[in-house]
Amino acid sequence: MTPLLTTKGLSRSFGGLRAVDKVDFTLMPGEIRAVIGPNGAGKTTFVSLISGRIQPSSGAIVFDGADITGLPTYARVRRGIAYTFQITSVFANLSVYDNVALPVQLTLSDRRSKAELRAGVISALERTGLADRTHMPAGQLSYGHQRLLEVAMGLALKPRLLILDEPTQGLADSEIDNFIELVRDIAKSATVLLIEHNMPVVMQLADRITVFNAGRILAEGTPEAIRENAAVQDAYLGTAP
Ligand SMILES: Nc1ncnc2c1ncn2[C@@H]1O[C@H](COP(=O)(O)OP(=O)(O)OP(=O)(O)O)[C@@H](O)[C@H]1O
Repeated sequence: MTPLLTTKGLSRSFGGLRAVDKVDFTLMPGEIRAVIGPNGAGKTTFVSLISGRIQPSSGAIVFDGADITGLPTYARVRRGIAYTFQITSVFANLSVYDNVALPVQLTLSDRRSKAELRAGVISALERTGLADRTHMPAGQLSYGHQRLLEVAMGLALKPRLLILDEPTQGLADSEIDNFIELVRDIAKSATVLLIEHNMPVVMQLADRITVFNAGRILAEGTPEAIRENAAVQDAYLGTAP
């Protein structure tokens, strides 16, 4: 099987700090991959390089067989890479519906088709459990629901790769089970790359886990292998004897 995404020697420095340091990474189609690691390990910088939000200092990114290293974000979106929008990109004064309508519009074959637009928006809102909040201004949603709105906006792009950066942050425990089901549903039609600090969520969802530490990949494997990896326990889980 051909990988959906690979990075080769991917690096990004900020001044003297190597936030991402010569990372070789492979993601297979259909996977749910979790990226974990201590604060400052380089996880957000790594996925920002993949989405095109920031440019690498060196190295290459290949998506679906094509080198996308030099492509701007919108061109990557068009190829099927969606990165859950930062909360600041939820338009607080627009309704939940209109926030999702913006990305749906990018995917329409006929931009004037109101019916197609509505179907796309409702589908993304139903999948994320926000359908009963359609007309609320997004700014009035709880923080957790704003995170779900970001997921809906990402889903609306019908991505092949959906990158979720700490999506459960701010969700209540009762909402986390629904979120786990949502990601499983998303994974039927897309590959998922998930940065997540909530270890029970990671352990339940991930097919494989990549552990970052100090800008590098410290370990990679199944949830069981990662749980038992002594270096990971030492660096991250803090449970080494
Ligand atoms: N724009 C920037 N300018 C300068 N330094 C940065 C910038 N973005 C990130 N860094 C630094 O790069 C390192 C990696 O940061 P990054 O946000 O990628 O880590 P992270 O693993 O996502 O952390 P967290 O789990 O806290 O979100 C950190 O030391 C951070 O301070």
